[in-house]
Amino acid sequence: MSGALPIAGRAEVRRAVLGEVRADKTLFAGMMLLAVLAAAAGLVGPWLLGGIVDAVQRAAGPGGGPGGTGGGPADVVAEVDRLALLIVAFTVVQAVLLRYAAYAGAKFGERTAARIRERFLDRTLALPPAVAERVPAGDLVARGTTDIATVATTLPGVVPDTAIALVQMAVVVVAIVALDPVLGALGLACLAGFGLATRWYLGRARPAYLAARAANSALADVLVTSAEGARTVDALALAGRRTEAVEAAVAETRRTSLATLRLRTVLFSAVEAAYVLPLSGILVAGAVLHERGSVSLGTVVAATMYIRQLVGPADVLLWSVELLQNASAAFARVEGLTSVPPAKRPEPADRPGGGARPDGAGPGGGAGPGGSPAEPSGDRIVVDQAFFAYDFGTDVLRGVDLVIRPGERLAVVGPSGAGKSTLGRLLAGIDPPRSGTVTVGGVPVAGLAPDRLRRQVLLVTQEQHVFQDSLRANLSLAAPAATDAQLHAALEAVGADWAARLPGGLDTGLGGPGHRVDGAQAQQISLARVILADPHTLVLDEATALLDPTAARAAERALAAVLHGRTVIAIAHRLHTAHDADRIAVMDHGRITELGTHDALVAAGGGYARLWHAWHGDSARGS
Ligand SMILES: Nc1ncnc2c1ncn2[C@@H]1O[C@H](COP(=O)(O)OP(=O)(O)OP(=O)(O)O)[C@@H](O)[C@H]1O
Repeated sequence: MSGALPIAGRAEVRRAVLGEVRADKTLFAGMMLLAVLAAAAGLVGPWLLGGIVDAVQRAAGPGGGPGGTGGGPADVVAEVDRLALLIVAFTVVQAVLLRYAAYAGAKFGERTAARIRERFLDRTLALPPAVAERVPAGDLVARGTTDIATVATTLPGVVPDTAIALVQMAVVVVAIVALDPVLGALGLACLAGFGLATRWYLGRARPAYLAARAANSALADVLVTSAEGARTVDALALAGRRTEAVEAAVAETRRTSLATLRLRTVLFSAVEAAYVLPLSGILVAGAVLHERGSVSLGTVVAATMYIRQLVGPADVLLWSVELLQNASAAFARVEGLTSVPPAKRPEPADRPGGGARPDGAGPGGGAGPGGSPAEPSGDRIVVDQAFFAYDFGTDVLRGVDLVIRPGERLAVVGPSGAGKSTLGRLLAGIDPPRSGTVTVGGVPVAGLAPDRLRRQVLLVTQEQHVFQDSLRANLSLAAPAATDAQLHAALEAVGADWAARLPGGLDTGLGGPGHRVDGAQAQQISLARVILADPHTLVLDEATALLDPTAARAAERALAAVLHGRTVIAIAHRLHTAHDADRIAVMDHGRITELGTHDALVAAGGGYARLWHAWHGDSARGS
């Protein structure tokens, strides 16, 4: 997969929309029923108006039409009054029905928008770590904010309005055809012109709106990365280059937005013509037909009113089509997350490379009663012929075999890109191997539930995230049931004396308006979490590399407290860490090429010996 997240195709969007309708079908059906009733109530007014015209015409001379009764002038006035009252009554009924249809529609829209938001959040959280790390930050941010907001603000208004407008138009056209087929044909011509213009627009709108949204994402990405890298930008005097990148992104956003605007201007003019022409047509044709005596004046009036009635829903529909294009492009981007397979925490039975024996024993087995993953028996970590590739690319681990003895210190060294960090992720259960197995106590590490995994193996990296929350909440992440005494003990063990001086103690807010946490303190919080999680094995990947030397020494002291009594696998980017380890695994091109103690490897004169001499200088020979 490329860096960008996928975008859902038309068919997937259609399926998702139908799924939303099905999810709330009673409410949707209720809204449609109310819309039909409102449209039917709206038909009565023009028909009765035609009746008034015919009654008045009949009183003046021969003729007939809907509602006509004949009789003297007093009768005609009474008849007109009766019809006028009925028109008012039906107008009120239509308004009430429309109000409830709109209410049901808004409710449907809000509930649907809430479901879409929740699903997006679930899917974002389920993104495999490897995908989440590679996705441009701006793309995910734009999908989770502007795209979702577009869908959520459009749905409650536009979906019901569109449905109601479609129903009204269909009902009105049926009414005109029933009134008079010739006049009905003109009404249909109105719809056909409208349909043609919309079709022309829809063929071009999706790519144009997708391009506009992609440009918007790219702009967000440039802005986010410029803000995140502000210090680097300042240090390297890159402000000019970043400004150029922002200007280019703004220009692209403007260009793509103008392209959608051009489409809209053509559509609006074409549709305007599509319903003005039939209106003039119906007046001309109506006059001719009335002259010939084939239709009453009342029928012509009613048909003209019906055609006029098409304008309102057609306007709504036109506006909705425009908004829906924009929203459906946004929805396609939100739904695009569906095609990313969620991070899989495989059960022992379905691990690639198998190993799951029917009896549940063996390196890949370990299913407990009822199919749930078994509790690991022992702390031994075994990597057996592990292969791994990021995003279906080429293998970056190619048949790694390794047995880590409980309590040992193992250093993993090797050139950049050898696969050290990747092996660390597999050992900590963050990613499962593509084939082969990585087990702890006979159970696949990546198959363990998070709370169990935390007690087995933990990865400690240079990224120490402190959440904008209380110190207690930040620490309890690792051990939700920990007591205050345990939290204090963990802080003390990592030398976090500052925590005892916080005004609100464990309830002090960190970050934002609360206590400002510096890099060393963040590291201590992270190490205190490790103590609280209490895993038997730690995988350290450059845990202190980013801190300044003074802080690093303090952090290393804290780290020593954390490491005490645990198995440690240290991804060693500096060889002195390796020198102190019980054993050293040398990695190259995704394989372990050497494994042994420092002295044995130096004596063997292989790759490690060469790295050691190159790094340490000849004076270190034989050390
Ligand atoms: N998230 C990722 N997506 C795709 N490829 C990745 C990802 N992370 C690492 N790689 C690739 O996998 C290979 C192994 O990377 P890895 O980080 O495991 O090596 P390393 O030995 O730890 O290197 P370094 O010492 O530079 O950190 C490299 O070719 C790297 O480009």
